[in-house]
Amino acid sequence: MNATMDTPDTRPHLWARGVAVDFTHDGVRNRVLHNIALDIPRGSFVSLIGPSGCGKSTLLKVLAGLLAPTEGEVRVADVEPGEAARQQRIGLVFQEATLMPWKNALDNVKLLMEIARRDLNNDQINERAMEMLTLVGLEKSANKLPSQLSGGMRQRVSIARALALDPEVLMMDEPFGALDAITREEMCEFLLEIWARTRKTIVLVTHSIEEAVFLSQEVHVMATNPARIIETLPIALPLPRCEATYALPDFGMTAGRLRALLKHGHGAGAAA
Ligand SMILES: Nc1ncnc2c1ncn2[C@@H]1O[C@H](COP(=O)(O)OP(=O)(O)OP(=O)(O)O)[C@@H](O)[C@H]1O
Repeated sequence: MNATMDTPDTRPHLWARGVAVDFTHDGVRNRVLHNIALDIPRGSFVSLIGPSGCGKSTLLKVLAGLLAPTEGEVRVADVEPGEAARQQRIGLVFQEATLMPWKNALDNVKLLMEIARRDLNNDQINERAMEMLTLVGLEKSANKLPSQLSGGMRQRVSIARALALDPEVLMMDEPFGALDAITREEMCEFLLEIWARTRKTIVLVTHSIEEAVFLSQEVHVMATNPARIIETLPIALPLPRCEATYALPDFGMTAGRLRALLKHGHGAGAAA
């Protein structure tokens, strides 16, 4: 079925059914992910949260086509994730910005385009890279090396680099994990602005309850041993969200509910 202007596409942008991942070490097979089912709507912002080591990054790798599941099926825009990745429909951002230290911000943003967009000439690549740096508020820092940028600025460059290929889905694994608390909050507000402007589907792995509640429309809560999704929590906080959002009674209540779910999923242990 094709969606038209009259019939909006309501199919999930990403979905997973019966996904399991086993890792074998010294001949011993260990089930890391168990029977994962997920539906992620197009244009939504969703988070995966769960205790350390429960398999969040492994699930993100499966969704990104970096790891084939042992069992189950995954689709990104109706194709297998590996194919979606080859078609440059998936952008990735990791905890470390992984920028080339000898290249300035502009050249780092150009890097993937130079490899993947042979249809664009140098001027076009330059123009698009500047556009992306402007989108992330770094147009004045285009000539700076990564060592001359703060951690938050480096992460903005890596987001610009991922967006330069115009992916449909942005997948982020603890992108602000290495930043201090205030920079982290600023980056969350910045990320929501980017999401509002680009309307990409964003999938975020995080340990932070506050980050998940502030950013997401839906939070998938994972439990451990083996990792599974124990609940999908809709976040009904109004958009746009800003510093005042943290003070809303609904914010505190939702964060409390998420904390309780994480504690439950973690057994007797503490939440994130
Ligand atoms: N390539 C691998 N080979 C064997 N075991 C692995 C591999 N990758 C991950 N694991 C194991 O799978 C489990 C889940 O790891 P994963 O990194 O997905 O968890 P996580 O929830 O993202 O953790 P954290 O929050 O600490 O980053 C861990 O026990 C980890 O040791």
